[in-house]
Amino acid sequence: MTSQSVTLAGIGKGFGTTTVLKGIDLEIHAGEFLSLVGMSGCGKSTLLRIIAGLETADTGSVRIDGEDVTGTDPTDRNLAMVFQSYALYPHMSVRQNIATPLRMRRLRLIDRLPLLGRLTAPRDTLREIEIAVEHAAELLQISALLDRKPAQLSGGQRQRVALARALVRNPAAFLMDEPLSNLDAKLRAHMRDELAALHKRLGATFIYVTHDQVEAMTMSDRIALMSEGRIEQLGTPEELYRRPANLTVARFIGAPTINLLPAESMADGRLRLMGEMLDLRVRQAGPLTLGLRAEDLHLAATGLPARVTRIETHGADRYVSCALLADETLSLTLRQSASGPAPAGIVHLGFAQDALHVFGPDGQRLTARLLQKVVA
Ligand SMILES: Nc1ncnc2c1ncn2[C@@H]1O[C@H](COP(=O)(O)OP(=O)(O)OP(=O)(O)O)[C@@H](O)[C@H]1O
Repeated sequence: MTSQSVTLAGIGKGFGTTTVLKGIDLEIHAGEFLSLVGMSGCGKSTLLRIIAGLETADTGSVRIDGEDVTGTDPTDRNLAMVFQSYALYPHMSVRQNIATPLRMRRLRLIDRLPLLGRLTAPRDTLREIEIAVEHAAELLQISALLDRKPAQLSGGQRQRVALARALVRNPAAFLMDEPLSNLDAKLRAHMRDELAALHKRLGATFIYVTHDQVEAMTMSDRIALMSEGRIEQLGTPEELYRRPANLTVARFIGAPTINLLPAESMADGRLRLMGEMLDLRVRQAGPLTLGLRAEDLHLAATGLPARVTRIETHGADRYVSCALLADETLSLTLRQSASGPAPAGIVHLGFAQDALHVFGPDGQRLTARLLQKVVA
């Protein structure tokens, strides 16, 4: 399987008066699974379509394996685009569906005719196409389905046929735009595992668009989190989760959503939260936002007094939402094991100060120091 890098430099795009992409620089490594993630309308599909050549950028360049393809047609880029709707040919068998791109590329028009083609098409080429189809079917584990029609397949199986059809072309990279969004929740989770496994087996470059952070977190080598036409942060799922570069990333990544609390830093940089001084210091004075993941918050003998407002059980975990007594409009959610008794009434919320994420008034992450040690 070929795997090639895709390099974007200064990609800008507008529709009418709306600027949709504002100078995107991104290097997608050969063989990597990179997700473009962000809220609806942030420009991720437009960026993918520009990579595919289905849309033209106003500024910037696209290179595939170092070669500038900015002005080339989609068909000359050798990229495989897999959409939400699989667009399989309903009257053809799975085998014929998968063979189609190879037949289009390798056979003359006359050789592709249903009856005449059997006589005119070179036997070697037909055999090679057959082998390629069977190999792709094996990789996607659909060998038993080759003689069925798309209508006789489940959503997940159709998805795999679409992938097999993309695979036989041996593309430089696979581009996928929310390919799992038509599937029900259980199948989606299953296909996530399958796609990740397929990526490992093929070692191919995958560029994957989704608004679902769980999909991105579970499958990707790296995530480019986009907002309003910009990349907010590029990094591994772990990096985005552990060290979100700003509030947009912190809010988008992680379930339940990160807890956020208003705080301030004093003239000497020391942090104050709900009237209490913390042992943390930042370089600037002024209003701040503190972020705390649900698993970094626990019930304690002392801490922020709060009232339990809601409990949700998610399998082995329990999410406990609490309103702070100091300001009941502020709600924090903590995650704990569902094995113990559920808390109720008034509780105290504790946390380790080095688990706090500190964001400045512009929403950007600030480095905070605990005593003399850098902690964030
Ligand atoms: N052909 C077009 N003409 C005009 N505006 C467009 C066109 N295509 C996209 N847009 C606008 O560009 C913005 C970005 O669209 P895009 O589809 O790239 O976003 P997205 O992040 O993929 O969102 P979604 O997850 O909803 O698909 C949106 O505001 C959209 O309305």
